[in-house]
Amino acid sequence: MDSIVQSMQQVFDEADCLYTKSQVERAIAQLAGNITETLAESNPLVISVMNGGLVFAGQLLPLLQFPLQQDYMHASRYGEAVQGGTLDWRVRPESMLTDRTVLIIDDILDQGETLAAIMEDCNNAGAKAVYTAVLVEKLHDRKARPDMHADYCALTVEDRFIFGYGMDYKGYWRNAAGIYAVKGL
Ligand SMILES: O=P(O)(O)OC[C@H]1O[C@H](OP(=O)(O)OP(=O)(O)O)[C@H](O)[C@@H]1O
Ligand code: HPA
Repeated sequence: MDSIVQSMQQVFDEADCLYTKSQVERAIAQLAGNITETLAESNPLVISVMNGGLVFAGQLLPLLQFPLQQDYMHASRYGEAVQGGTLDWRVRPESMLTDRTVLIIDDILDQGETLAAIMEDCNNAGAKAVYTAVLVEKLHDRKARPDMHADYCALTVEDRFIFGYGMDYKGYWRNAAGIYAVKGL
């Protein structure tokens, strides 16, 4: 077997499962209910942040049973590293944001630098209101702002490097059907 395949299989085998697939699915369903309660009448533009937001958005969107439009953006500050750097804007949303209620969907709020920059960008583009929904918030005191939270958050995780449900470890395991913490990280 290729050595990268072998080592990534070992990462998975040794990881700690923080949330199983069914726990994640239940949390997403609950979150969809909360979003529906507040945004169902607002004709929102729902923007998924690639790549991490892909799996979460794919599961959340069909649970939002009200009129909405969907777009995506790609902004990255980790690449395949486990430490964040400068935010690299790769693709901006195509839609006009002027006077729109915007819901940003991402996989994780870690330090919150990514979501803070995206929210500022949406506000500068004329959005009427900007909401954020994340699958997980990581609990620690290194946030971009001390009060930084997502408006909608399905789950919290301890301060470890995690993967699965769209989140990668060195570019791998976005496809893991659960949320896992890398051994030793
Ligand atoms: O709260 P922060 O510390 O800013 O980190 C959160 C961001 O980091 C990850 O993206 P990444 O830069 O790894 O790009 P990716 O989505 O392509 O994996 C994740 O998808 C979030 O967008
Ligand atoms: O813990 C993490 N895992 C994967 N991607 C991330 N982006 C920020 N933090 C993380």
